Amino acid sequence: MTKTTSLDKNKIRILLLEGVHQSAVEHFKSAGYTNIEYLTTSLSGEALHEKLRDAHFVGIRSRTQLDDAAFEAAEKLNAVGCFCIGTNQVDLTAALKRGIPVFNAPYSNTRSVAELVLAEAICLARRVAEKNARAHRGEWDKSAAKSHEVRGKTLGLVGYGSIGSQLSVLAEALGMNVIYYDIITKLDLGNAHQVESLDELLSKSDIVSLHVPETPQTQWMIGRDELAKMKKDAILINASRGTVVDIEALEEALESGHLLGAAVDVFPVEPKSNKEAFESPLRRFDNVILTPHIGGSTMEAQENIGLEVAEKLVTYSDNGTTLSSVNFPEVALPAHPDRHRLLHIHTNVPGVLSEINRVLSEANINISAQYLQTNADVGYVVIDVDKAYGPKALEALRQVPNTLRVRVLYS
Ligand SMILES: NC(=O)c1ccc[n+]([C@@H]2O[C@H](COP(=O)([O-])OP(=O)(O)OC[C@H]3O[C@@H](n4cnc5c(N)ncnc54)[C@H](O)[C@@H]3O)[C@@H](O)[C@H]2O)c1
Ligand SMILES: O=C(O)[C@H](O)COP(=O)(O)O
Repeated sequence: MTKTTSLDKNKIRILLLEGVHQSAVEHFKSAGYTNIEYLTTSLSGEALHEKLRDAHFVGIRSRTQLDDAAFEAAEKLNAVGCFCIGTNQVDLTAALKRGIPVFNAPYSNTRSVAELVLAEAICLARRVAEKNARAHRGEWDKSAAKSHEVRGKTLGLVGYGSIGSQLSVLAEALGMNVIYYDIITKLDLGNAHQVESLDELLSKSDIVSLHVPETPQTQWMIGRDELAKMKKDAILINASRGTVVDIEALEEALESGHLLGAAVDVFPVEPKSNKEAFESPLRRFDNVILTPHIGGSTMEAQENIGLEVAEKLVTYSDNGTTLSSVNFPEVALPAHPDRHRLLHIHTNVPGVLSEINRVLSEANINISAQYLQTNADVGYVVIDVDKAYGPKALEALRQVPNTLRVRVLYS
């Protein structure tokens, strides 16, 4: 179905879930968007669909699942903002085929995750988690047994993207040796070096830290066999996604004493809000640091993310720019003073651009500027026309076969 959107800013409804930082709300308001619904929790099922029905823009974090059914319910949705790095919670194809770009904040919490992991690495190497738990129970466990400096130890990073590489630099500053495994050939930072296989990384590292996205390839990437390949008394840290590690296998490796300890920030199933109880078979281990998915939860990161993603949504809404969208053809657009701008999103099949130009020419509409970008599935054409032609051009574009969505942005 062809969708047309052309609204005053105060009628554009923005739904923000999961307590995104107030910097986002402030940015929307300063850009003239005042129709904002702000919720601190995530939503699912019918409650989510109900809220999405009227929303033009939605902002979420890692917990809200936007699947095909959610997009089907979101009839008016123009764009999604993930106020985080991960976008695995969004069905990006379902969004794309409806002409909906998805944005995220790819770097704003990188440093926060890297600092947390480094702190955990030191705490686990010194057995602080266990000693702290014991001290809380009134036990005095003063001993150097199995407590080590991290200096001179090998940190193995699985995934050498933004977080892995930032961690690499910080760890080297502490005198650690860094090796990493990645499916892409990467530029080594400092003295770090890439190894050929995951097995090689597991067998050589004193501390293994995971920094891969959730994909079919990374699902249950660390299971019984992989844990067995880790050195005796090694440490595992997972601040990536809960589906990367088989928790039962990790439980066994801890139970048997094969691992010295672990830190886990992300879980296959996580509570939807702070009011829900947290269940995990790892809760019984003193030598495991469990954190409630707080890798990116610092004031600094959240404020930056709020601003960054709100800016991307406002820019798309005001100007049509899709730069840095994770699923959509990327177009960087100049301002369009004294012109109406038409955004035409269509299924990428042959002939759509010529049909667009034909209908505009037949309607005697002069094009001031035109921009086009496509990916394999979707084409995005942006057309600036004289103000007098806005409504007429909109009507003409709606008739073009394979149109997914048309919007007009008034200047
Ligand atoms: N705990 C948290 O709060 C938190 C915060 C931010 C990010 N994260 C998670 O961390 C992940 C990594 O973040 P990033 O910013 O470093 O992402 P990134 O995209 O910059 O880096 C990911 C790296 O993993 C590599 N990779 C992908 N699949 C792989 C595989 N099968 N084997 C080996 N390497 C593989 C990629 O090539 C890339 O270099 C995010 O996708 C997100 O899920 C968690
Ligand atoms: O992908 C991310 O950036 C992290 O997992 C953080 O997610 P959050 O915003 O839900 O804390």
